[in-house]
Amino acid sequence: MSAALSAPPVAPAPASPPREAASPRALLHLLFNGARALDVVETALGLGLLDALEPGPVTLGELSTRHGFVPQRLYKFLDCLESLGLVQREQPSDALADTRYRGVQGLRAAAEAVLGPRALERDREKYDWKALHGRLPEVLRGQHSMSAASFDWPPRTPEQVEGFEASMAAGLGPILETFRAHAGALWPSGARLLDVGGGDGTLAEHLLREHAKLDVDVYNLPATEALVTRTRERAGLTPKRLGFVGGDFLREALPQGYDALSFVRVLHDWPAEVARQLMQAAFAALPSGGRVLICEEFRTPERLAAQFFWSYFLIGVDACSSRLREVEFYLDALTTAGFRDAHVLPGPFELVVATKP
Ligand SMILES: C[S@@+](CC[C@H](N)C(=O)[O-])C[C@H]1O[C@@H](n2cnc3c(N)ncnc32)[C@H](O)[C@@H]1O
Repeated sequence: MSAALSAPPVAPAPASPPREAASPRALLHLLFNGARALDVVETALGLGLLDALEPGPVTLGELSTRHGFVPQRLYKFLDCLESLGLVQREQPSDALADTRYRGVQGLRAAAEAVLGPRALERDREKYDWKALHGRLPEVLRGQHSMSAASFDWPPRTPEQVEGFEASMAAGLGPILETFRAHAGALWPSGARLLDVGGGDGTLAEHLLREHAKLDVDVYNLPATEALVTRTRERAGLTPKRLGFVGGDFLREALPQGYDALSFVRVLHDWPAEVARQLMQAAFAALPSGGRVLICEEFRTPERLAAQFFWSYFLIGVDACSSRLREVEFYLDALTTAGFRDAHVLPGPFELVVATKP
């Protein structure tokens, strides 16, 4: 790269064209360079470059001066970000210093969420994915699997239960955002909620903090009770506000006495027939006017990408059929179960809500 830093202006070149999905060849180039690409994005995050780029536009000259960088080096660094589709570039003249950049919307928050110190992807590294790595032909032929000691579904040993529920709790951010955005419609006054498959009670804890007239019981396998108790004690909540009901929804009816039942990231773990039966079980348990809330991993490009780790990892785990489904599956199953007014509340994790007539 030899363009002068302060050459006379030339006719402005067009801005980078709007980003389309990468071609297979481009995607594979980027994947092969994954470790280097992460190095670039983590560096940009750590150095505060993303903070300047996202509101943008900012020129190479301004960025170089502000951070004390060598402009020609920064130019190549920003080419890396552009090739990842994370910044857009305008080159109004041949002078490198004049090149203008703008980070794509949401870049800073996405980098923090995916690569930051408490990111979901980092938590996933604790799982034994290397047991499958390089052995996928055997795995696909059913000759090699994830060992039950490494991962069992549902998790069985106390360590597995605790590790899994901690991973789930770490990913609750976008779900809470959706619940928050629709709080007025969800909890107009007091309500008793049963959070089915409610993990270690972290979602319940957050909801209770924000809604003084809400009480939540977590319904989960008995092995998780100690985790919910720990969440309750840590949050200083009473058993009335954050309760626990031990049970196995594959073997018994869901408990009654609640105004609403939620399934948060639960139904996609089961074959369609089981997921449908669980929605029917919710219908049977709710009173007239009761609502079911389903917050799920719908099958969108964004969600498939976020789930890539589990798609890979669970290739070796037959007990878990984890299937991202289109939202229509849930709308249809709820209506078939007898619910009415099944609809989607938008958010980072959409929420399907339906009412028992
Ligand atoms: C993918 S996790 C989701 C946890 C939590 N709702 C969240 O989103 O963070 C699935 C939950 O379903 C629970 N679960 C699995 N099988 C169950 C069963 N047969 N009966 C009751 N709960 C079950 C697990 O213990 C776990 O808490």
